[in-house]
Amino acid sequence: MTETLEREFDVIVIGAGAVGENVADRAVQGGLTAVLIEAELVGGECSYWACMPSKALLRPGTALHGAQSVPGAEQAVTRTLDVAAVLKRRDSFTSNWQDDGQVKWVENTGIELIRGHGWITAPRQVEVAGLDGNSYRLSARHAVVIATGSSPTIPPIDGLADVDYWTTREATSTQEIPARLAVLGAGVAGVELAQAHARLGANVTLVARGGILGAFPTEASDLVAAGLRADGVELLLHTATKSVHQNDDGSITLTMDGGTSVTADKLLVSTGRHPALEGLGLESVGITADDGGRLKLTTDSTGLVRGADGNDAAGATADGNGGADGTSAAGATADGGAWLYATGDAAGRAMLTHQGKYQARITGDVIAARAKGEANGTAAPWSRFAQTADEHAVPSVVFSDPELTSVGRTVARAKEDGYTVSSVELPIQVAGSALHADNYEGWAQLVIDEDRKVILGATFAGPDVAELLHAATIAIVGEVPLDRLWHAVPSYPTISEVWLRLLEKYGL
Ligand SMILES: Cc1cc2nc3c(=O)[nH]c(=O)nc-3n(C[C@H](O)[C@H](O)[C@H](O)COP(=O)(O)OP(=O)(O)OC[C@H]3O[C@@H](n4cnc5c(N)ncnc54)[C@H](O)[C@@H]3O)c2cc1C
Ligand SMILES: NC(=O)c1ccc[n+]([C@@H]2O[C@H](COP(=O)([O-])OP(=O)(O)OC[C@H]3O[C@@H](n4cnc5c(N)ncnc54)[C@H](O)[C@@H]3O)[C@@H](O)[C@H]2O)c1
Repeated sequence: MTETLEREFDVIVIGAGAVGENVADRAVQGGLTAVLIEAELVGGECSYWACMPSKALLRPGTALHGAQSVPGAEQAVTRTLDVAAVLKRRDSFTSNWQDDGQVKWVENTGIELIRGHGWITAPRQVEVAGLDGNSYRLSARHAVVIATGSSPTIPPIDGLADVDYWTTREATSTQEIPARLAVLGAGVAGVELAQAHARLGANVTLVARGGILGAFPTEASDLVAAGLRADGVELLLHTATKSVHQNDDGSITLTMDGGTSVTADKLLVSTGRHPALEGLGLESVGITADDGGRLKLTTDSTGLVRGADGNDAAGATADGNGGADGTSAAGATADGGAWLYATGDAAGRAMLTHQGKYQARITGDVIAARAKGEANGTAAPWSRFAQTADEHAVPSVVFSDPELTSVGRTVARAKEDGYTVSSVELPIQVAGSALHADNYEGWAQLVIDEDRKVILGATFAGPDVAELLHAATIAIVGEVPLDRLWHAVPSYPTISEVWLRLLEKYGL
């Protein structure tokens, strides 16, 4: 028999992806009670259909190519990738799409879990259609957090809706590598999955309406394009897809604007993602769709959703310095009217796991602090309660081979934001890179604020440059002056020596 169960928690988190888990964890560490509502697998997209399986599909090919690029090791490589072993390792990284391990972590952390679809019915009120057949009426003493992630954006291409296409979910969880794969969309997901499948034996065509990886400098994305071509990926750049059609044998044909066509056994549509906010009851608290019919949230630097009913009450901001006297007990409504927060992909600020988890740590902490009356005033940039790095230092890595990494502002973005900008660029040609691989090709750029003489952004492209990125992130977050950075001596012979070359080229 199904029941309607009424429960009260300090914090209700809708969505138990990496981000929701972290908000709940921080709230509990701050002395509050928290419940996670999850409709599918605890751990979310990253664990089962995104970061982990895609990187597990890519890593063996990168390791093999790495060995093939070093004479001596090259001669030891006598076979190609073992596809079954790669897929088996990928399966282990997704725990075979079972979430028992993460559920155990949730329980051990003291967070409650309700499996089911949740939606908001009024300020601080959430209903859940439980997978156990029960329905739950939950109320939050302090906060409701939207951590529902994102959904694929499917373009309105003629015929596409009638075709059995792959999204990134099917491409990352496949048990069979198709003989021919067409990939529509050459952003991060399209590029990574095109290369992974090509190296596992598929004949891949990547169709891009512009260039590839358009958010990055072309000197860097050109290196990735060359890497894809070397793996046999056919790049159809600056090509608009006019229509898509499924043939009787199940294959799919894409027809381009100019009349040319591509036929493949599978089609991966990787044309971006948008916050997953449908069916969440946001309209019941005053948040409505934009002119294009899409719901979108705007959050402040603590994760508080702007414009939700009763969410902008006085006293609902934080200074990050601890506050008043800190004597209010959890359970009192010291947080004023603040109650609705959004973090991670759902908030739409930076759709990356590490950045969502950063937001989650800050939002979880601020909810706990507000509940205790310990956070007052405006959240100062770079304080414990402000997601300041979202504005200045979002790191991202494209795990292609060669890798493409960046953090902070591009030259164009820095100019738009009013900085006096200069930049310095170089191919990566140092002793460390020459030793790393024969014919090493890489490219590096620093974007510099000429007024303060600090770094605003950095890009590195080349084999195994991902681990160079965190040094740049620290330099940006720390606002380290260039003449002090001059004293950060890179070890010889490492690829990091490119930092020295960049500073020399700048004039130090
Ligand atoms: C192919 C691919 C590869 C990627 N690789 C990387 C990478 O290498 N590094 C990186 O940093 N980022 C990567 N990303 C991005 C990363 O996956 C996301 O940024 C991250 O998963 C966002 O986490 P989240 O917790 O916000 O959302 P999600 O992980 O999507 O979790 C949201 C959860 O909420 C649940 N949910 C939604 N609505 C409801 C509801 N109404 N009721 C109950 N539950 C609900 C969902 O079932 C889901 O489990 C990749 C993305 C893709 C598509
Ligand atoms: N390594 C990583 O960190 C990683 C890996 C994969 C995905 N992700 C994240 O997942 C999200 C989704 O990735 P994504 O690659 O789908 O999004 P994206 O926004 O990076 O790229 C989407 C691409 O599709 C193109 N596109 C859009 N409409 C099109 C159309 N009609 N025809 C052809 N091309 C079209 C866009 O021009 C763009 O190049 C992103 O936020 C990304 O940051 C991260």
